[in-house]
Amino acid sequence: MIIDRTDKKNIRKLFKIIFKYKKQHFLAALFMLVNSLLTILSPYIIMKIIDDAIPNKNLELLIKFMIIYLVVMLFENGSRIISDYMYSIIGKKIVYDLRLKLIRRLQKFSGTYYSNVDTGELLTTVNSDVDTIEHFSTKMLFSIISDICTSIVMFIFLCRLQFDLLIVAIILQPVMFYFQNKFSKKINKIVINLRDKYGEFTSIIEEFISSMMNFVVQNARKHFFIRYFPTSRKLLENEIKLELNFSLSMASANIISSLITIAVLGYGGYKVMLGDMTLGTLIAFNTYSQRLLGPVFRIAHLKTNTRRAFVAIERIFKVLDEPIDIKQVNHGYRPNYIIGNIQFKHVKFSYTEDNYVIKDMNINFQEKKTTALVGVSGSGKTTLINLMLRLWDVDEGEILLDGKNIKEYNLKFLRRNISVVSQDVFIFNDTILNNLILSNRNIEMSDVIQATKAADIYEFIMSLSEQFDTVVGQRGLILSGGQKQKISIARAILKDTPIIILDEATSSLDNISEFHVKNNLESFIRNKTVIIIAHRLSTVEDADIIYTLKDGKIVEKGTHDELMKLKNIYYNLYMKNVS
Ligand SMILES: Nc1ncnc2c1ncn2[C@@H]1O[C@H](COP(=O)(O)OP(=O)(O)OP(=O)(O)O)[C@@H](O)[C@H]1O
Repeated sequence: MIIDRTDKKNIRKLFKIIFKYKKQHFLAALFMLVNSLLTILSPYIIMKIIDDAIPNKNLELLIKFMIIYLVVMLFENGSRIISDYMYSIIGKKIVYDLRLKLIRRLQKFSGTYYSNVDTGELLTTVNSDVDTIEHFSTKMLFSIISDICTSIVMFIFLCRLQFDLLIVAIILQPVMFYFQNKFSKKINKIVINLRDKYGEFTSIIEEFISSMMNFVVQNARKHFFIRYFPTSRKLLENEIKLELNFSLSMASANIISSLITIAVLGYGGYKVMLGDMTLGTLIAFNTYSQRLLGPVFRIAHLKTNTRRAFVAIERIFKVLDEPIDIKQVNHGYRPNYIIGNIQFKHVKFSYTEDNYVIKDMNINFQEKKTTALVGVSGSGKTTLINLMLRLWDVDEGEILLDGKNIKEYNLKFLRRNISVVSQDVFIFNDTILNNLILSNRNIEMSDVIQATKAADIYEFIMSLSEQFDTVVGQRGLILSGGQKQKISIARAILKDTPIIILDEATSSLDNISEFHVKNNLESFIRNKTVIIIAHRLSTVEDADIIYTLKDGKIVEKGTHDELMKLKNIYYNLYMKNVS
């Protein structure tokens, strides 16, 4: 097996994670070794019973050996239970650590990563790759040490028992090793292939399950099945191939094991008949030679299992080592108070190289004022918000919050001070209350009631059988688009941040609801920096200042009346809206 530099680096990192639990590993390995050594003793005791106690009709010796056997059996199983238990604790802790590391890392990436990531692939890494590591880094890795130890001890023991019989017994071991090695390589290839196919399959299923309704509404069944059938068929074929190779591998091991038994019993039985060997020695020898097969089997599979683990390690560290392009300064700036002035100074930005969607942007979102951004689709309005939240960083220029570059702020602090109500509302599969407070236990119920009243959703919630404790289905299926948006508005009211962004926040509301919400929101947003993005221009009429964007540039600026008088882009958009 070739281990390249990346493998070496990844192994070193993995070992750092594994050996966080040094003490537990040491104890688990110790008990495993004790168990392996004790398994050597039991056939020896049986040999003693058959050869010494029974022929000599020595009852006392028989009872002594039986007691010894019982004690050995108890210790053997006791040590096995302890070692298994410790390895399962270590394994689960490693899984817990790795998953947490992955999830924490995933939260730090930029919008580019989130836009391009294959979610199915990522899910498979978080689930099955981490499970592969669990198995590899516990029993598999350490049982090899114990396997090698017991094999050596057993070998020496067998040498002393009957050397010529040992030759008969081990002559077939290389055959066993050869076949197992071949099967292992084949199985490994299938497993790696299967894992890739599984990633693809998960992506397709995940997309379908998360937007089932859209698939039905858009009549996209055909598109789904065109991708589903070939992937699912490949998955199935590989799974069947895997099962077949597993059973062939097991069958070949059984055949060789039986051949060894036949050879040992045949040659050994003949020796017993000649009186060159005792019956007890033959029985013990046969048991030993069978037990030697386990380690040989595992050692034969070690190389490929390790290769498989390396692939999993590589995938895990691909995520863990993925550079974070949203750089955070250590101990970022966290003022006690945010005034809420946001300034874009000569900002340039492109999602893909050199294709600037924001071109030399200069905007001042004044504190405690309402600023509106309007413009045709694709003019860059949402991009400005993405930049403000540092989902992406600007290519050129700077964004200042209260006079300080947003890059100097603590990122969590920055985002905690901005609420976004967008058209795409995420509803958790949880109670309405939890969807509103988002685990902030400091929020009073009276505030929740006030916020839901302001968002015009209180009456609806009260009409539900469980009221605030009603669980909304996965992705909020029992809620209409407008209701989801109202929940999101109430959420923002409860978050009570100095900066609030309303990105098509009322696009799903009917005119009456929109009117109510707009009126109710007024008192809430009075002392906040508000940024409104809306296609329905009636929503922005009252804004203190309106910016019209076109192709990533500001082309107009003024109040509603001023812009209407200009009779240019805003005027045209407005007229189209009202007609
Ligand atoms: N994640 C992304 N990766 C690459 N390009 C993107 C991404 N998001 C947006 N764009 C491109 O950036 C440009 C501006 O998009 P943006 O979403 O800011 O427009 P918008 O004015 O908010 O549009 P709308 O009114 O339709 O929401 C568009 O050309 C869009 O295709």
